[in-house]
Amino acid sequence: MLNSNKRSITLDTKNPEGKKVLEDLVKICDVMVENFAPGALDRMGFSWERIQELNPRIILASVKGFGPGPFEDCKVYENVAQCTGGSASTTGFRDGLPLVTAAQIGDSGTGLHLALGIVTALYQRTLTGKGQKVLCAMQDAVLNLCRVKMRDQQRLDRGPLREYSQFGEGIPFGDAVPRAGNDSGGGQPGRILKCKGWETDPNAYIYFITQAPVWEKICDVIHEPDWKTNPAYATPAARLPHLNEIFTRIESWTMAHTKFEAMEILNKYDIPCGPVLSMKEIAEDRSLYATGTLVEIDHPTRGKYLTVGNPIKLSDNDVEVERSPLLGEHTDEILANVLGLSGAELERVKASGAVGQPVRLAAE
Ligand SMILES: CC(C)(COP(=O)(O)OP(=O)(O)OC[C@H]1O[C@@H](n2cnc3c(N)ncnc32)[C@H](O)[C@@H]1OP(=O)(O)O)[C@@H](O)C(=O)NCCC(=O)NCCSC(=O)C(=O)O
Repeated sequence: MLNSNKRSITLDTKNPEGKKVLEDLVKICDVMVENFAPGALDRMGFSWERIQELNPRIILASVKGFGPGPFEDCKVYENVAQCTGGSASTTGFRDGLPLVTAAQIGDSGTGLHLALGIVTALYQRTLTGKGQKVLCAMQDAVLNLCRVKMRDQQRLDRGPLREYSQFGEGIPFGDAVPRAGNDSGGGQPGRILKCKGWETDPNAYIYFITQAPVWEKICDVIHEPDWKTNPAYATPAARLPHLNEIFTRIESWTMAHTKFEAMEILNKYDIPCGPVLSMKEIAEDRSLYATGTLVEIDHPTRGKYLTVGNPIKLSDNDVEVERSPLLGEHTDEILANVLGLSGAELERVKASGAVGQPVRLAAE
């Protein structure tokens, strides 16, 4: 699922012939992307200085776990980045463990940041003619996605975070941003609430936002018309200490409806809400296939599989999603058509063992 629309070459860059092939690729490519452990590329003989020497127009894009600093030599995986980038300490419930999130904010989140860095560097190159090095550390990418919590860290110096439910519960704040469960903040407090069937369906829930401009409509829907004018509930600030009571009341309404019924009713009044959709429900949503967000792909060895297409829709760039390549599927094609190797030269590279099937220890 991670390699759609790519070609695959296997190459042992520690074999002199393989290193030469990579050097030749560097000379003609626009972008080199790598996420080896810190220092590995240098040890292969591809320092940034050497890469620039080979091709001053190339963009070298690297993912590392950390930027320069005390942890720069560490190897990093997804959940390490979630923990070191501020996500884990702010995810979960106040009285529970820090939690990692299922969203791949460390891996895919960093990849997205890197991709933006690459297109920026490519654009800059059209003006300067020069390539540059793009580095994105996983810790930094996760932190960037958690920047609102960094804002809250600074707000804490001025007093309690009043939109967090722990404020309404009278529980004092410490010196760091706490975990806030499913709270969303400010004038738009939100929670995940049970819907009809929650006893047996782990996804019978809806996210419900008591957005200030639609408060009166919410009061009508849940049959609490007095809350429109009662000073204890009428304004966002007045409601903050009562959020548990308010959401308990709203939940008694949502529990009488399925998440889809609730969504339909609430949408009529522009009350922001979102059913918790399982992966199964998403995979069965035909509208996502119609837009190309979900794509069914045929693969020669795995059969049919679902992949997520491009979530970014471009009006003049309709690229069809293709299956991922087999490992090394395009080695010959790349050597012949991209590098123009043929005859004895091609045979020498093949005979060197630099392009054979690699030993796959990491995945086993
Ligand atoms: C992901 C890693 C922890 C994996 O570490 P390792 O499995 O030990 O791989 P390394 O990158 O260190 O590579 C190991 C050695 O293999 C060598 N190596 C790698 N590829 C080649 C080829 N093609 N030819 C020759 N040698 C090679 C490399 O130079 C190293 O050699 P030596 O010079 O002898 O050392 C690390 O690469 C890393 O920290 N990457 C940056 C952060 C990152 O992208 N993390 C996301 C991972 S995915 C994830 O989080 C997740 O799946 O979950």
